Amino acid sequence: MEEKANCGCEEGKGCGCKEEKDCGCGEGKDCGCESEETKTPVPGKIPVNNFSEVKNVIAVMSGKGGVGKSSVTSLLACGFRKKGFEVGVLDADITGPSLPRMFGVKGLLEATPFGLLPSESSTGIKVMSMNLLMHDEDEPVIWRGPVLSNTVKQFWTEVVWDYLDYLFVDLPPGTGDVPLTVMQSLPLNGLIVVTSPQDLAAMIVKKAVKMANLMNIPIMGLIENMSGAVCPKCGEEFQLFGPGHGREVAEKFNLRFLGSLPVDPELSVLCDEGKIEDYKSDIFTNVIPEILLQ
Ligand SMILES: Nc1ncnc2c1ncn2[C@@H]1O[C@H](COP(=O)(O)OP(=O)(O)OP(=O)(O)O)[C@@H](O)[C@H]1O
Repeated sequence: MEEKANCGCEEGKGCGCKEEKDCGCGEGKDCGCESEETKTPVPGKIPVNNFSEVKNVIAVMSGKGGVGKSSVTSLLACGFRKKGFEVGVLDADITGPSLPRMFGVKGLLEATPFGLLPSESSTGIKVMSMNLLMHDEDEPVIWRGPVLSNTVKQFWTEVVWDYLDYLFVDLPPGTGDVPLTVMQSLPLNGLIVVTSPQDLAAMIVKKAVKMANLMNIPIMGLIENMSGAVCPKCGEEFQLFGPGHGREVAEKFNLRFLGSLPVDPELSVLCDEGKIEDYKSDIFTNVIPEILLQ
C-alpha cells in the first residue's frame, strides 16, 4: 500500500506509516502530518458530519423507477444489521421517500447543536429521509434539482450518524441531479445496481452503468428484483415475467451478479406495515459476503 497516498503527507515513505489505520495519525508530528490533515476527504468529496464516522458508503441505483430499489436497499441494511454491523440508510429519494414507511419510523427528528438525530428502527438501523422532516408525509416536495441535491448533501453533513460500519444510500431512479451529486460528493465505496426481469429495465441499466463508469465509481454488482414469484398458497417459486435475465445482464456489462429476489407478497405486506426487518432476508446471504469481500 502506498504510504504517501494513505497519509496524504508530503513525507512519503519517510513518514513511517505502514497501513492506512496507522495514520490515524498515531505517528503524530514524526510523520509530518497533523491529525486534522488525515481527516481531509478525497478531493471533491465533502466531509461527513463532525460528530460522525462512517466507514463504508454504498449507493443503490436503478436505471428506472419501480424495480424495487428501496426494498433492496432496506433488505441489504437489515442483512448487515443482523450480522452485527452498525448500519444507516440515507433516503436520497427526496421527492419519493419510502424508507421511513418500510422501517415503520416517523418524524419529526430532533435537532441538536451537533446536528439532526436520525430516526432509529426497531433493530437499531439509523434512518434519514425527507419524510422525517415533514409535518405531513402526504405533502409533496416540489423543488428543483439543485435544491434536492443540496438537501442530500445536508443529510450527509448535518445528520449525526455517530459511528456506522455501513451507510446505504437509496438513490432516486435514473441518472439525474441527485445521483450525480451523490457520486460527486459522497465518498462512495461503490454502487449496487438493481434491475428487474423486464427487457426495458435491463436496457436502462446500461445508462446507470455508463454514468457510474464516467464518475469513476466502482460497481459492486447487480441484483435482480422480481426475478420470479412466490405462490402465497404453496410457497413455490415461479417465473412471473418469464425467465430472469439478471445473470446475463450482469455478464453483458461485466458486472458481478450478486443475486435475485422473487416477488413475494409477504415482502410487500411487511413493507406496507413498516416491518421490513421481519422479512426473511437470508435471501441475501450470498450477497453480503460478496460485498464484504470487495
Ligand atoms: N420482490 C418484491 N416482492 C414483493 N413486493 C415488492 C418486491 N420488490 C418491491 N416490492 C414492492 O413494490 C413497491 C415498490 O418498491 P420500491 O419502493 O422498493 O421500488 P423503487 O424501485 O425504490 O421505487 P421508486 O422508483 O419509486 O423509488 C413497494 O411497495 C414494495 O413493497
